[in-house]
Amino acid sequence: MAGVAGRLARLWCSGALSSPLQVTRFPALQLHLCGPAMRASQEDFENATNQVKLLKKDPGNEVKLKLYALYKQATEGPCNVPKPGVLDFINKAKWDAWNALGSLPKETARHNYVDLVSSLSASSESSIQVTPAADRKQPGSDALVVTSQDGITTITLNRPDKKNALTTQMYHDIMLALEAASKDDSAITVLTGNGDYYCSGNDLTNFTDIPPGGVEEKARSGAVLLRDFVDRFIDFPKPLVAVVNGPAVGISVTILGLFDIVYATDRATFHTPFSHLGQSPEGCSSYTFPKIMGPSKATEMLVFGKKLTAREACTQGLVTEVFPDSTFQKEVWVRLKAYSKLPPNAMRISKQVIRNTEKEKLHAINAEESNILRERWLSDECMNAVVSFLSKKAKL
Ligand SMILES: CCCC/C=C/CC(=O)SCCNC(=O)CCNC(=O)[C@H](O)C(C)(C)COP(=O)(O)OP(=O)(O)OC[C@H]1O[C@@H](n2cnc3c(N)ncnc32)[C@H](O)[C@@H]1OP(=O)(O)O
Repeated sequence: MAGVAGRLARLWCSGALSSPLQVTRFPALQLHLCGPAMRASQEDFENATNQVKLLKKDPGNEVKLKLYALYKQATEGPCNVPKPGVLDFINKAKWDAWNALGSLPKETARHNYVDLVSSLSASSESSIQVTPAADRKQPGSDALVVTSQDGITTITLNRPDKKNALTTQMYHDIMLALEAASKDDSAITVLTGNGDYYCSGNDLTNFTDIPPGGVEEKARSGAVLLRDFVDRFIDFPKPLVAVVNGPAVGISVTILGLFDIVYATDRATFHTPFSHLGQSPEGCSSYTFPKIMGPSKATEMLVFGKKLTAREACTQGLVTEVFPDSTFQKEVWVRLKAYSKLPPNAMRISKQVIRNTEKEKLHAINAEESNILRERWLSDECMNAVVSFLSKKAKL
């Protein structure tokens, strides 16, 4: 084990692996994206700040500076902070852009910001409509976008360039988002992905961020995180819907057994290559999959890593309904908007009636699966698979 851990460390030091730190897509936008919560009367403006995060193309530095300046002017008024030093290039460029707006009124800046974002959104062909609740707090990074509209809270995985692989930060943010969604006034909660993938599962670079306690500590904290994460899905009180917009891998597939409805595009695939990765099933799939599809079909997926098409997954009961990719978004959202108008308390209580008898069992299974995985993560089989992927030698 120490040998493989050492190889991992050497590979890391050699720079062959990518950084374990969260990579944000448009770093220059960070300042304004993390701005304070807006009032309801500024809804268009708040929508625009969220739409910026879903742009598929980097708009370039000039536009980012314009956005930054308009945001600052709209929220803080004219620039009256000290000018950064000449060597502080980035902050000076931002200051110059903001200062150039002079005494432009806040309302005009807000209007110009919304106009600019809508022109960028139109050209970036974003297919996601965003209207967040006025008082919703956004999670700590751009990799997750939470919106609320028409009685539906939507949690969107937003790392399309990494196929929406889940970083440690994203697990935490999803937990926070679920917690908030369980208490907000929406009737239904949706999990979906931005881009061509739904989710490629656990971000394998999570394994490279080794704490001072070493790989054992890393495995221990990973197991705690996994258990907490899956517990939130087991306990989620409202109808929970997966809108599977593309291929799904690993934990994004296993937790589907804890969703109430799974809608998939016909482009989606469902893949749990745990043996290939030296790992074992999580997300309560060791219980839900045999129950949903029978033990032998579950074994094909969870032990032999058989990848299912959307239609196969539907036949086996993991997916509720498959839609043609060309009409997927339209059909699914029309359907969900209609469902969200049903009486929310009745839906919540009916879900409890269906799910509550199993809760205790699911929590026990989750604890057991997390413990087993903690051991697996320390195995040579797992470490070799991770090293292989990170050194670009292997893909699924
Ligand atoms: C704490 C809780 C732990 C819970 C444990 C859960 C277990 C699991 O989820 S196991 C599943 C883990 N996932 C994988 O093994 C998938 C690995 N990815 C791939 O095999 C391929 O990337 C792909 C088949 C998903 C897509 O292949 P494709 O050729 O279309 O695209 P790529 O060029 O490979 O990907 C683009 C970009 O994204 C990076 N990436 C994709 N998936 C992951 C991932 N899971 N972890 C880290 N990075 C990922 C990929 O490296 C590329 O990055 P670069 O552009 O920088 O090369």
